[in-house]
Amino acid sequence: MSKRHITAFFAPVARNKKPRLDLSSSIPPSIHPGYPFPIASLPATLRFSTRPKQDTDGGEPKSSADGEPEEIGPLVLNDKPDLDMLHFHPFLHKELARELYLFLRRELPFYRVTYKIKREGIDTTVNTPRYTSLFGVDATSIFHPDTGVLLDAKTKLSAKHGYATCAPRPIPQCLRSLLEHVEKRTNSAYNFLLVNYYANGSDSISFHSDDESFLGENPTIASMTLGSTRDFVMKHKSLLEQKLSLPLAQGDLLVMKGTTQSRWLHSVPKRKEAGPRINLTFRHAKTKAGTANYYRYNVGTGPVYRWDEEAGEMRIWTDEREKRKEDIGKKEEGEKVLEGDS
Ligand SMILES: O=C(O)CCC(=O)C(=O)O
Ligand SMILES: [Fe+2]
Repeated sequence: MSKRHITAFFAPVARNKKPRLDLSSSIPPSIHPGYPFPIASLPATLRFSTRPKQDTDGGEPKSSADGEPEEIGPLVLNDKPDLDMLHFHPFLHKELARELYLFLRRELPFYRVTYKIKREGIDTTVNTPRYTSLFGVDATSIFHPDTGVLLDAKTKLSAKHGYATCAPRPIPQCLRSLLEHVEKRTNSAYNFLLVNYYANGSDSISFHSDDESFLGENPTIASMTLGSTRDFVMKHKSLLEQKLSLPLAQGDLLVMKGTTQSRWLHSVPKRKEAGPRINLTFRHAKTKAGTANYYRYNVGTGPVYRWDEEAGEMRIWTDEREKRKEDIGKKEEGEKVLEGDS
């Protein structure tokens, strides 16, 4: 027996090792014609929290009676001109954030959107340098809770008009419970969830502000980090000396509000050493123009990507049912040819 084996034999059994947080659920997956595949659900009992639950190893959950507040409050970032932000550091405890990261990377459909713009009068193709995804619809419509059919928010009648360029799809169960938790803790309502997956440090988002008119004046946007830390770099639009770099870590939530969007730009620049990261942004769009814009730039018309566990990367996803139908079609065609031959 080698030395390693002997020490392993005498080593104490790791009794206190916490079981991994299990996110598997008996709730059926979310389905909708706008989803390329069913999207797995999270357990109904999942409790979103800044602190790990203490009762996983038999103890009582922490409460204010322990002298510590149940939840960790945000840092207020308003010490620069026109800046109005809250930084929940963290918003979700690390173990939950890690499992949620793995779950969403595995279960959500992603896109690598390209689009054409005119740059200095010349047609240019822009390749979005990250994977994106999107769920939701603007405030003029709602989804029927059972069928997922789009209804006019006021009349509750079918609402196809105004969505000619996109196919809005509801927020799946696994993201809805998270959205409701973010709504409660940030005191704002959201009807859109944008997802970014930065596969590595070459993926990025350049300086921009989320100040489109369909979000209304001074919108509140909540932005969650799952996975690796990335620098969130900001600069004031007119006061050029005003800059800020904020490392956003696993489980953090940054809430941008007030004049943050109208007066500041933000970005996630490329970083050589950065690991993979998911970013979720929770937003509220008021008009159909917002829906069209968001689906154009975050879903687009290209292929669907899905995480491939074996390959360890996103791969183009093809609908197996469609493929099977095509194969059956080809087989039948072949049979006809053979019949014709005889
Ligand atoms: O990944 C991030 O933290 C920022 C994403 C962002 O700014 C956006 O999607 O508009
Ligand atoms: Fe943004």
